[in-house]
Amino acid sequence: QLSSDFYATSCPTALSTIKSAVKSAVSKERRMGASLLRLHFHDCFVNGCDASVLLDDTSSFTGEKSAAANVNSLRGFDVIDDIKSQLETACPGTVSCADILAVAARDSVVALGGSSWTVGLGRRDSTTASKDAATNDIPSPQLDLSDLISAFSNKGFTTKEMVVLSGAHTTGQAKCQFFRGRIYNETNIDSDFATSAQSNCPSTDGDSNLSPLDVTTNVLFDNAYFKNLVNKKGLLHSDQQLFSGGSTDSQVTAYSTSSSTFCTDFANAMVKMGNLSPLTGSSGQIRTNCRKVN
Ligand code: HEM
Ligand SMILES: [Ca+2]
Ligand SMILES: [Ca+2]
Repeated sequence: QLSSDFYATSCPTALSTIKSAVKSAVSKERRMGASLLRLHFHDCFVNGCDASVLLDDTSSFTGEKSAAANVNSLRGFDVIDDIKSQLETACPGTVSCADILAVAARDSVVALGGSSWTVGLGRRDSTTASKDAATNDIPSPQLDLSDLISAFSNKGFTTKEMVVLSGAHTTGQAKCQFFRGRIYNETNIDSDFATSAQSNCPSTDGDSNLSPLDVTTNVLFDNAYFKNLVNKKGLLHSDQQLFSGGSTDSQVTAYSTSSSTFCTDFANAMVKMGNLSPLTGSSGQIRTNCRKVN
């Protein structure tokens, strides 16, 4: 239903505008590529890819930004606002915030050296958002393998797709509060890696201190995340669950030795993520400001 040439006549500069804004944001700060990719994930997993994640709280609803997984954690809203205002000037009322998120996620992966894919377009924007929906649908880093599998299968993804999508943690940062339990209490962890992670994440302090999700190539979109897992150097509990004696070990090993398989499978899974229940036709709206309903 989505189509890659949706804006070909209504806004021919849409894709190039997004690409150059993402490129410049990522060259200013590499982490922004990670942050923009994560925004699209957190959008699509909660009521589909409808830019619900971008809405600020209002008097009629508490939005997703207030959910525990998102608060003080999601970033990149200013980059999206900047792209939106450029596109409102070029083609008013035409390009949805949900499509901007989908294209910015792809362009971020490319800017960090990862694979590319064709983004279907034509999503429209929601007129509401729900904190509770985000709380229910965004997986927690404390989950065990079976619960990670369920969280993704609830959204129509196979176990294999869950594993490849987790490869997004080849880039970006996480706060101490999300991995403290792992680096102090778990045994399936490389001891040098644990010691060095502890130095920046005290046992009773420093909740928001950051560590790279990929200890080897944090600003490159590559398969090093899977090599780390094989070496017991996953940062989050949920990361190491993918290689901890369970059914997904063999797939992690396969990605750790084949970056091309990882890249292809990741691209296909991202296309599938981008297709999660979009609003199309006359449903929803094209927001003028991504943070507010028109
Ligand atoms: C498998 C279940 C997943 C869990 C439990 C999970 C959990 C987390 C957590 C706890 C953080 C750190 C947040 C912070 O400290 O503020 C994080 C960061 C991140 N996640 Fe995930 N995530 C998952 C899947 C994904 C997927 C599917 C993607 C994208 C396709 C993704 C992309 C990212 C990125 C890029 C970052 C770094 C963001 C930044 O540096 O701003 N994650 N994730
Ligand atoms: Ca959404
Ligand atoms: Ca990497």
